Amino acid sequence: MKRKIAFISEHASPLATLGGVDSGGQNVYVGELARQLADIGYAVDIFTRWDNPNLPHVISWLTDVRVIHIEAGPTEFVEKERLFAYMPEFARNMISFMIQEETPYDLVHANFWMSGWVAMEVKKTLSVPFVITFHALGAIRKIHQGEQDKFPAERIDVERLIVQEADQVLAECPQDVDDLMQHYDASRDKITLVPCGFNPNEFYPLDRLLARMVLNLPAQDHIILQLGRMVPRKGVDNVVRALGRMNSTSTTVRLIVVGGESDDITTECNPEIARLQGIAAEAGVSDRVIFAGRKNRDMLKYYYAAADVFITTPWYEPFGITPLEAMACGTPVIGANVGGIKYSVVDGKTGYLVPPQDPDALAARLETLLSSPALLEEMKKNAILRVNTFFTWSRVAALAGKLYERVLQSYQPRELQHKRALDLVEHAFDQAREVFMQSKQVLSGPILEAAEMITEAFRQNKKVLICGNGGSAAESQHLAAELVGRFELSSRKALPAIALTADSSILTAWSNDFGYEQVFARQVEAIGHAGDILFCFTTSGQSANITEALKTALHKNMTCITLTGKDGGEAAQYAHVNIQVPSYSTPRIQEMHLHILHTLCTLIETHLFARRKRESVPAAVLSDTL
Ligand SMILES: O=C(CO)[C@@H](O)[C@H](O)[C@H](O)[C@H](O)COP(=O)(O)O
Ligand SMILES: [Zn+2]
Repeated sequence: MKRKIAFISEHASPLATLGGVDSGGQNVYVGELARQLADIGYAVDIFTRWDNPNLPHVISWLTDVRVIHIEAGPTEFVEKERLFAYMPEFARNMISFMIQEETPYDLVHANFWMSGWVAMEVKKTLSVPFVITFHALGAIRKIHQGEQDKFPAERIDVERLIVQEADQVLAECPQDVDDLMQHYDASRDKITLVPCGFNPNEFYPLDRLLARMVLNLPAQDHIILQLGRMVPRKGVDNVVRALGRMNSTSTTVRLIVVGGESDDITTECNPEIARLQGIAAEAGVSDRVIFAGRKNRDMLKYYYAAADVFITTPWYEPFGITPLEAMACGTPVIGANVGGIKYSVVDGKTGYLVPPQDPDALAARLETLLSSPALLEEMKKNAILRVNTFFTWSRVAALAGKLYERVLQSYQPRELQHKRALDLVEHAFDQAREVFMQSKQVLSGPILEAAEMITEAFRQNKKVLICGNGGSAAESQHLAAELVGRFELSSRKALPAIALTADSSILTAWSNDFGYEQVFARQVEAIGHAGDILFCFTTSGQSANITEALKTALHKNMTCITLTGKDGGEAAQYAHVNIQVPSYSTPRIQEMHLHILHTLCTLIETHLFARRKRESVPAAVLSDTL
């Protein structure tokens, strides 16, 4: 079955690009990525705010791509800066749509911070994992826009929370990776670099003269192009000023500015154009700046191809799709050395990078490029190759698809994780109960026998040497402590027991100099006497240092007691009494060993100090004799 992905793009619908109008990068991103994902086998639903009453609730846009309009606030255009208040309603309505779907969604891909907020709600309610492409980060925007930033103050905190809750964050360029880590404390492994792309069927090299003919532009002049949204941060004024700073050449240099609030380029409709016209007049270049207004998307390739150089010098740019489109049409780019532009444009190869808001630097690079047809030609080739290798939407979709699979593979919804954890806990209890019950059946005899042997040894003034590895080393010390100290009696005589695991100097020296196998045997040889007990804890019965110790003990006529499990191993063969827990699970065997250790202590204390009352007997009435 196809993976079903829910895109959320609360303010940017892919349908906005259908009218031919070049809307923001996010509309293009969402539409193109969905289209390409469908091509490689995903089913994508794009959830976007219902902002036009003439549109139906659900539109089957392409094969396997639907656009779902979600009611949230008035069914009309609302500036994105005022949309956050409607996101709870968006989340509620989106969740009820998702619940009613026959096939469940596998993953949510949120776009922009408000969609990220919705994605968190969806994850909380339906346990669907989510990834996010922020497209722009509030913290970075704040640095550059300051007071002009009209988004709600909580944006940055919400983004920070999203970074924590998201299963993966898609960064669009290396700068985005750095920003996420530096301003949002994102860990590097939460971030995957997935750039933006362009569509090679839409943007491809065209003959320059033909393009100029189509647009009715002069064939002989140098043409530089600025294309994109007309907002101050895009630095269009910088390009106008640079034109004024260029040294005059025999060929006329013209700047074409494409973009604006509407197709109508009157200044009443476009206050930004009015401002730029003022700057052009100041710079003395009014006659060489052409404001072309907003253009249909299918016309953009002619503008890119008609230009000798494409310019984009914003103050900052999360990614910037226009440089890709220009390069795809074979036009070198001079871009600001910021954000995604410094990733897509390779300085000196596919164009140049310049500081933003520096018209002199831009003018100098323009002069270099326009004066060298050979350089322009080489950069053109490099540009076409670079964008077609790294930045097609199909490659972007392949990267995104890989990322989705990675997230889905590692994702276990919280409920499932909890259920699995609970199962594990209950299973451990059940297993332990089982081992206890079976041990009761088969171990009571050997336990009594071992207790008798130890008691008798103590009566003969003999001692107990105890050993084991790992957890069993801890039990060895545990048993020694109970015997030397006291167990259930409030006071009694000390019993001679030594854990052979406790002297780190002996252990390290002997294992370091002669090998680990003899560490216990050596100690048995040193302090063991005939009649003493060697008490070994080993779950497998196969630890060589234990079997060596047993052999030495037998040699010295000591009594050997083993606490084992599994099949008893080699150790069982050397034991006078082997208490073999009927289980093959090391931890369950160890737990049983601890229980048996305590039972042995109870028995030994009872045998040796039968007249003493447990716990309640005051120390003063107890004598120090056996
Ligand atoms: O506590 C545990 C496992 O629960 C471990 O430390 C475990 O005791 C060690 O792996 C031992 O080396 C196992 O030795 P043995 O019980 O097979 O003689
Ligand atoms: Zn353990």
